[in-house]
Amino acid sequence: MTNAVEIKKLTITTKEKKLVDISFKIEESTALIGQSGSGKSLTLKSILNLLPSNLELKLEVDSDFELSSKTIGFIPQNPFTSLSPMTKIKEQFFCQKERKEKLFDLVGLDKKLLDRFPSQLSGGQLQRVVIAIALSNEIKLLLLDEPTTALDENSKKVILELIYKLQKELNFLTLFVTHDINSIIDVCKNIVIIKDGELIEKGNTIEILKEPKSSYTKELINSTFNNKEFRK
Ligand SMILES: Nc1ncnc2c1ncn2[C@@H]1O[C@H](COP(=O)(O)OP(=O)(O)OP(=O)(O)O)[C@@H](O)[C@H]1O
Repeated sequence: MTNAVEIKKLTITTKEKKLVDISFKIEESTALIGQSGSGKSLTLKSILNLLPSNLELKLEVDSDFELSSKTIGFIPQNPFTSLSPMTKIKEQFFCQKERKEKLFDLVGLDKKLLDRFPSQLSGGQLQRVVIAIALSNEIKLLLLDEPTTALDENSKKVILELIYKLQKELNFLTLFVTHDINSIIDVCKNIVIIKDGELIEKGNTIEILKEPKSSYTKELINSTFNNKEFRK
């Protein structure tokens, strides 16, 4: 099993104020949860080294692999806008033909779809394409930014199960960013809850759901958690 990535210190500041000041571990499958404006996207961007230039970053990481575009895969919020509409699918990811076909197989897509344009695929198929592209390299960490927001309930479930299966098969860490605890209880073993760029609570998903320590976590659970059974 790939070891954890420990974010020992992450601070993001503008000239005027501190936007994010947190520390957490990415172990197995971890969810970073917070409401709008809590600092989720900035945290992802800092791991991807894509922060806007007006922001200052201090990042101390302990990891047994280097964080780079070769070791990290990224699944954006909206598969419809993340692919170029005028380019065939096969030209939108950069690895050997055999690997593209193998990845399509892994994500449950017919390899004939490689020759199509994005507009010729369904939303669920496009989300699978985006997952295959994120796995082009043999990654050690997969970052997901609200990966199911653009999908209906049924496709959401299918895609989350696929990511869970791929993680077990290919043995990478995952960091799910979301505002919705409900969407990750089946797939994330650990959660990290942030508010206004600060850490509120972190730990095992089941334990936090059973016994949330902070009132903010209780609110988040009550607003999204509708007595759903969970399996971990
Ligand atoms: N380039 C920037 N310069 C100054 N402030 C910024 C910049 N980018 C983001 N912020 C501020 O930092 C805070 C956190 O933003 P961030 O985009 O990480 O939130 P988020 O949790 O991802 O929200 P959402 O769920 O709405 O995407 C917000 O208050 C935002 O206005």
